[in-house]
Amino acid sequence: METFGARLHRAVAERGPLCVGIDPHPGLLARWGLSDDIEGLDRFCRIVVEAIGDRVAVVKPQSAFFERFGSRGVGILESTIRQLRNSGSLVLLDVKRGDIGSTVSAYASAYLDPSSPLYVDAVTASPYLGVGSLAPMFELAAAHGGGVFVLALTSNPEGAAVQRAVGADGRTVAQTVIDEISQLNRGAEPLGSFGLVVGATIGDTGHDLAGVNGPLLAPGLGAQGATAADLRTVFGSSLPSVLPSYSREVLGAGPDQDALRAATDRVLAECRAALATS
Ligand SMILES: O=c1ccn([C@@H]2O[C@H](COP(=O)(O)O)[C@@H](O)[C@H]2O)c(=O)[nH]1
Repeated sequence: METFGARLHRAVAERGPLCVGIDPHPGLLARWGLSDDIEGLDRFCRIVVEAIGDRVAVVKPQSAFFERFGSRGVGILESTIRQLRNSGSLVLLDVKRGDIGSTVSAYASAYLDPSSPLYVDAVTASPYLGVGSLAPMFELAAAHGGGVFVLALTSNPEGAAVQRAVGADGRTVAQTVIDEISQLNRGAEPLGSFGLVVGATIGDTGHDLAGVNGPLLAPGLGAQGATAADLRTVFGSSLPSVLPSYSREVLGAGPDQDALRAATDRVLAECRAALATS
């Protein structure tokens, strides 16, 4: 079985370093001339998948925008995941789950067990009940070639108060998360399956990402103000592991599918240039 890290490494080599989010904000539905209901949600997702599913390495549906429509919204999430898998992109579900270990085990079954209707390639997870509480997710991901991206230094300004708090051993909360994920990825080739979320907006925080050996998902680009040029400041020598992520910056070009493709190609070109290490 091929690991998620290996599958992601190959997808990025073939399609380029880019994750595009599917975030059907009410305002975007309106701008696209779609109704803020289940039919509008379904149409929005189909347009995005048809336009870019066969050209980006990773697509990241944001679960909140589906959950707000209840069970029918989750049904659209399930069908969107199926369409994305058929289009050849990896699916990263942004759902930021975290709880005590026995409950995390159920979340793991929901997203990382291939028999689940919500089965995806990888999920985002919150470490604030302790990185160790996410062990059932790490184990099920490893068993089925899946991945987990753990929040470390998020793109929102409020995150710093918690994430940069310093513990008794002198490390920040974020650095302990980084170090624990680094341990999980030790020796993995070509890339570990356990990633971190590090916002492109945060500047140079002095955190040490050198030993992660896993993907670094970088949201915050475009609508939140960061540019591809900021990636070098945030990630330094870890640039080759960065997976830049854009949602509204690309989605704002819709509903015209050529315009969505052009926006995708534009941000991918910017990221390729920014990530070039020489
Ligand atoms: O630190 C984080 C973690 C996750 N996100 C999510 O990424 C997208 C960003 O959307 P944009 O439209 O590109 O701003 C969204 O789904 C967030 O929930 C993040 O922004 N920052």
